[in-house]
Amino acid sequence: MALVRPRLFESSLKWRRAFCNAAQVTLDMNTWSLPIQDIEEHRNGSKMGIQWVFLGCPGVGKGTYASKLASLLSIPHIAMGDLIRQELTKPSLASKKLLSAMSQGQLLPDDVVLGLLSRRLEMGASNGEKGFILDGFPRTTSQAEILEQAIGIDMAVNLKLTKDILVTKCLGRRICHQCKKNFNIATIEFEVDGGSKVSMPPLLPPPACASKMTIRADDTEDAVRERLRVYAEESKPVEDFYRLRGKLLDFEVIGGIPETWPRLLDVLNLDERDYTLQKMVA
Ligand SMILES: Nc1ncnc2c1ncn2[C@@H]1O[C@H](COP(=O)(O)OP(=O)(O)O)[C@@H](O)[C@H]1O
Repeated sequence: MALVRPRLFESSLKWRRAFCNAAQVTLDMNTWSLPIQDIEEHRNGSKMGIQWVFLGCPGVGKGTYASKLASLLSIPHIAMGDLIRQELTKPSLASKKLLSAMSQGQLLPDDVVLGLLSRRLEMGASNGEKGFILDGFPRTTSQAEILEQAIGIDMAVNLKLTKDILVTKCLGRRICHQCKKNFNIATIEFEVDGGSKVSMPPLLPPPACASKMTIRADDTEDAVRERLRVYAEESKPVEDFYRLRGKLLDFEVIGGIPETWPRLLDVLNLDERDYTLQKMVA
């Protein structure tokens, strides 16, 4: 599809240069373990910041867990899909074409997403942000190579969940058009290997949001199935990209937020109380 790319997608010079220079990748095959030291240094304020990415199929919960973690660690949660949707509210011919590609479950061209991401990172840097959790980027190995070369990622958390549940979760997703928070009306029950039952209860909106629920244009069954197909083809290799570099943390989502969140903190060796206390003292 030929797309017109307006100036608004052009990123500012520094990050654009960094991303564009990132053509060559050096393989780091050193064994890698959980970046506990990163977390410690971040907690002590002695490091530039945690630079993590969240991978996983549409509907797996990247946004939910990335935003909870970012808020706990007091670093920004940068969701590529949100950056895109925000940008595309500005009406133009290019926006219309990009929205149409999105609603069919297609990935957008690299220069569009890189432009938006570099602009967001540069804004963060000028505001003194330290680190980030990226969600929805990278989605192709070429994006992963560019990111690795331009910035360097400490860890890729790869969330996993059974395919049928992903479809049900996407179809149940609702978004408050005012506060932009995500909710889910689906009640999901499934069996894991070994036969034990897992349930993911709905995540219902508070009364203030209940009348403001919207459904994303790409959360139709056809678009979700296409996004899952595109994920398998284009994004699955990104898991191997980070696995090869010893940076991949596979994490199976088994259950709702009350069960999954403590398990995630546990594998990351994070204690919520440390951070809550730190915020109270600050
Ligand atoms: N890194 C990316 N590269 C290309 N397109 C992207 C990227 N991130 C998001 N998009 C576009 O935005 C859409 C929505 O992304 P997102 O909100 O992350 O939802 P999901 O993970 O549920 O697919 C994608 O289907 C794709 O069209």
